[in-house]
Amino acid sequence: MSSMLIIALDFPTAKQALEFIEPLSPNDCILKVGLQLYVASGPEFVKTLVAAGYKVFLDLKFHDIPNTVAGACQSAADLGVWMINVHASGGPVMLDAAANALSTYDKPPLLIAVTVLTSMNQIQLEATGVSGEPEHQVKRLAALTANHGLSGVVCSAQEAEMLRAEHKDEFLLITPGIRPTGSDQGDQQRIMTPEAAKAVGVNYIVVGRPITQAKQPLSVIQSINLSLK
Ligand SMILES: O=c1ccn([C@@H]2O[C@H](COP(=O)(O)O)[C@@H](O)[C@H]2O)c(=O)[nH]1
Repeated sequence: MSSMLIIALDFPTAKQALEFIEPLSPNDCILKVGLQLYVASGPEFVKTLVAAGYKVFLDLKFHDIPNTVAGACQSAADLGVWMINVHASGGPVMLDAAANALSTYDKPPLLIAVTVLTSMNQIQLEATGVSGEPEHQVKRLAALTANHGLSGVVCSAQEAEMLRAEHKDEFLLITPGIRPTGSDQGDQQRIMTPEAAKAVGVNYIVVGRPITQAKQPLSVIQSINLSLK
């Protein structure tokens, strides 16, 4: 069975990312390329990971007018990645444009939508004009995402139980803000351990710094994978 672990390759250069994955194999994890690494190393680097047999989550969180997002989704799909994402707060027309843009592909990537960033708490959310607890906004944006036919959402594992009760089993819950016991919270606000996230029904966990900044990343990966069995 393939791993539920998605490692966030938040490195400044392709060289550092490649050195990091050197001892890994595609059975160990899925790889996430986000803004920092993509801006530094671009589509060719993504293709390298795909060619090496990795499932790649291209985490660029598109949020723009529908026509622009549709084009960006097609360019991302052309890289052969496994998963891409948009911001659900881009709205219904943008979500439709993103989904329709992928409809001509034989093997399109999974398309998911970010609800409320896991770095946000209620105070930060209210500063953007959205009142109430983050979980209420997550619930609204997940419903919007499901109604527009996307494959799932990025949310915190803290919202997984609520979303599992409301959506079909196939609706994917991808959860960053994962912190193994004892690791630094950093800028994440809505966090959970890998074991607890599995227990509340998430499909994939995203882990970056607790692995990439560890003294012995391989042993952290092994222990997370063991805890998810
Ligand atoms: O709501 C979100 C959406 C995306 N992320 C991304 O996940 C990783 C988390 O990294 P850590 O080092 O484990 O905090 C990072 O690439 C974010 O861009 C997220 O954290 N929250």
